[in-house]
Amino acid sequence: MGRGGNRVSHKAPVIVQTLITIGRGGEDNRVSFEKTPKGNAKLERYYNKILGLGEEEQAEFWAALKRELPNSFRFAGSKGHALAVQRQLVTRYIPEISKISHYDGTLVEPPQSVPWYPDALAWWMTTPKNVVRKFPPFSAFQKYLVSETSVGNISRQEVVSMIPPLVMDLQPGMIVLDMCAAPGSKAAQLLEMVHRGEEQRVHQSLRDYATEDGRPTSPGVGAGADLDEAALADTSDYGRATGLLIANDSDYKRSHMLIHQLKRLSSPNLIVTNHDATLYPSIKLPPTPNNPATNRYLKFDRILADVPCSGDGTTRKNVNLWKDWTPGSALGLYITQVRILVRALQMLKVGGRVVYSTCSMNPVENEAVIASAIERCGGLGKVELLPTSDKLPLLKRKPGLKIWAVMDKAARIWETFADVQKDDEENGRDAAKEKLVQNMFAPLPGSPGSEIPFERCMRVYAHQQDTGGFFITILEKKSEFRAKPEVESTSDAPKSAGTATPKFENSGSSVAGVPMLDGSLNGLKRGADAVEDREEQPSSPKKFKSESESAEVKPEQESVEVKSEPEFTDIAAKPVTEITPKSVDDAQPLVRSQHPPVQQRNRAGQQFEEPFKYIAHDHLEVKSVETFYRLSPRFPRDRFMVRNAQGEPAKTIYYTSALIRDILTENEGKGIKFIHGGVKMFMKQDVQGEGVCKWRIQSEGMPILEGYVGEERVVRLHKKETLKKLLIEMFPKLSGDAWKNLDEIGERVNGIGMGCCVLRVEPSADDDGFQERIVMPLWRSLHSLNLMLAKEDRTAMLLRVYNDTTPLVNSHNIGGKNKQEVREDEAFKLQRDVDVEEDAIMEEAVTDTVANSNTLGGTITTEAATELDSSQAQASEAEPAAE
Ligand SMILES: C[S@@+](CC[C@H](N)C(=O)[O-])C[C@H]1O[C@@H](n2cnc3c(N)ncnc32)[C@H](O)[C@@H]1O
Repeated sequence: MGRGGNRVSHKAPVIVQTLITIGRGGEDNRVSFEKTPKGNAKLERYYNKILGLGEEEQAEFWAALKRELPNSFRFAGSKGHALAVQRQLVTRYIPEISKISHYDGTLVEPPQSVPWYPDALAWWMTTPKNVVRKFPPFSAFQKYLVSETSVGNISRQEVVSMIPPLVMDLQPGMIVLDMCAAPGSKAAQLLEMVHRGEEQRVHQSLRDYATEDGRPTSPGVGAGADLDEAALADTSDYGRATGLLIANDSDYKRSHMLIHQLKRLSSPNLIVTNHDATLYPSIKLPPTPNNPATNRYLKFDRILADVPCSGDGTTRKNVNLWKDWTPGSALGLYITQVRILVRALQMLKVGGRVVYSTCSMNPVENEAVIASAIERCGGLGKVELLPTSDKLPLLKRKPGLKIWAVMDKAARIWETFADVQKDDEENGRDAAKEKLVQNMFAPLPGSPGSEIPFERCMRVYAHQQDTGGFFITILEKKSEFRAKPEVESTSDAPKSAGTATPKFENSGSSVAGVPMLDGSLNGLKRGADAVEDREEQPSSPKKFKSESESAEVKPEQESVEVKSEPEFTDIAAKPVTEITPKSVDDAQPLVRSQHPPVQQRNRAGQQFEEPFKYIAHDHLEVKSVETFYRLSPRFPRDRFMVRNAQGEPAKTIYYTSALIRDILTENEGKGIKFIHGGVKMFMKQDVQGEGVCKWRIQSEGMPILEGYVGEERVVRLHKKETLKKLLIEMFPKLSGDAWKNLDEIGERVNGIGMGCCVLRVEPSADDDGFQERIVMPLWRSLHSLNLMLAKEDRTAMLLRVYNDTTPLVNSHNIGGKNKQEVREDEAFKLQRDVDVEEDAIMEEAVTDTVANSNTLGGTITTEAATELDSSQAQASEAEPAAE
């Protein structure tokens, strides 16, 4: 439940992004932006020809693409909670900013809400950065942004990048896949949608059972968010969200950025995987009493395919694109994009939807990909393009293109593929035309593709509402299909310039061929199909086949019978690490190993992932937790998990949803690279006191668990002044009469048994009361109390709730206490642990970030920059020495 409640800690680090970003070589981005020449003759010639903009609009289009982008951000978390943080912007900061005037007397424009974003949760500001730097109200606002970003209440995100999740019609309870998810801004939006309404539902359920279970509930929970029927409908698990988001990225380092981004949402309904999306493995489901089939595979209600692209819609942030853009990038990425989309459509449930998006305006990466994928999946009878005109009515957009020409690597523009073929005949095929295929061009009149209603696609251009450029389409699966191999499709197979053996353009770092090894029936069939295809087409066409294509020739069934059990078992048993097929031919004889899967280290030498082991509901440690915290019978005991091979709770106990438990258990050792799953629920604490539970509740698990903790371990707080004391004084004393200084909670905390408890900050209408609910772990030791928040979270909260920057007080450092005595003090140790955990996470994030920045040769300053850097990296991999 509750990613709601004021989010305070359980913070995975965020790369704190200030409004003033630093560019390569430590240079202020603004300076480097201004200095960088903006223009690319080929790009301008191509888009002037194909986008169909009039002369005046063309001028606006290019002018906008050459301006720096407004800063934008989004309030994150559950809706009620996000609105509470947003209120501070509206009531505290905007009034102050609105008073500032420029030297000429004109007023500074304060941040504005993005008109088409629901509930005014997205904002942008055009204020020049020198103004932001100079004026105190801005610096207070900037502190607020940085501090809220660091605890995950605000996400910096380019506004156009917020569109794809908004058009997915994602409802609670749905099974969702984000195929190319890093760094994770859209995945964060999706995850919030998976949890929509959960806080209200859970508290309703707690209220429903309050009398029966003898547990009082808190007032004011879930207030402020009006929920539709769909959000209220996910009630089967006492209101806890039953949906699932799998966020995937093929780049290992970037997938760790993704984890950090998503961890802030503390979701037990999230899995992160690290696979090449063109070969995304089938995920097996266990048999259930209602569905006893032994070979059921996960199918998705919604899939986001925000694919790697040339990124020419992001020149406003990635100014170097002006010089780096080449027409070869789109040509090189096209085939990967088609494969990702076809794989997405295969993995959908009938009636499910894929949203395909790019931050490029090139039709080769957009309409052409849509047309190719629809054709390979069997046409419009199998896959429909849904209208988008009813989505986000205030968003200005253009329809998709119906006709377009293609620019080759030498910047020649071809109107039709027939022209290319004619030129081939006359002059031979040169390297510049090498990648061109029929399907990159607009469908021929009268062909089935010409029926595709491309006008339903959304093209968002920079000048329309001062954003970057983006392309978005919604596809719905009408029925199961058997996808055509590329070679059979009208022509996705590139013509060779003589020497070119088509390269498998997997830009990711995943192990090619994994789906054949994932233990799934689909994997087995793919192998078999690949053999058949080879036999039918023994010579030249074979070279156009890729691993992904051979992996995509069978429709997937919700439940399919295994016909060849031994073979299946062998494939399942083959460790992924041992097999790195270079071609389809290499990929065939995979059925060899009898060894159980041992995945010590993957091919790229990446870190070993600890296994996910669930512990029994009656395990001694589960029992100890249950007894100490007087857990309600409504809280499940069979979803606790640890990350070690022994399956014994050593340091941390995690918690996941039931579906994730089933998935992680069923697919263990089958080669699927799960790299994150589960919320830290309990951490082991070295405690002396008799009867004190050694498992303290971890901040990130607190919102999930707190409603089910018995009153015996709950402390309720109502006054702002009391919380302020707990925030500033890190170890308030209880001994003697000292507890009396803690006002309303003094008596309660003095009387409560030692160990971890739940501090519930309850909302009230009092002047000194809170408007929203906050829940935090509190530790009662022999002589003192400790709010279990890392120092920086305390500071952030002081700023947020009290607009206060008072330094924290550590009474252990004053009064000449013996150092040894201090070190041994339980509360002190605890605070140290909390801080050390935070530091470790921060360090990991920084390391990942630096590593990533080095790999990509770019700066990690904005979400869009991060997206683009990767796209460029991929574009250049796919298209070496294009020009
Ligand atoms: C445009 S970015 C995605 C941005 C992301 N959706 C977001 O909102 O933060 C494209 C991502 O695709 C990943 N990628 C590239 N090739 C891939 C492949 N074959 N399979 C999966 N991911 C891939 C890149 O590592 C990159 O992170």
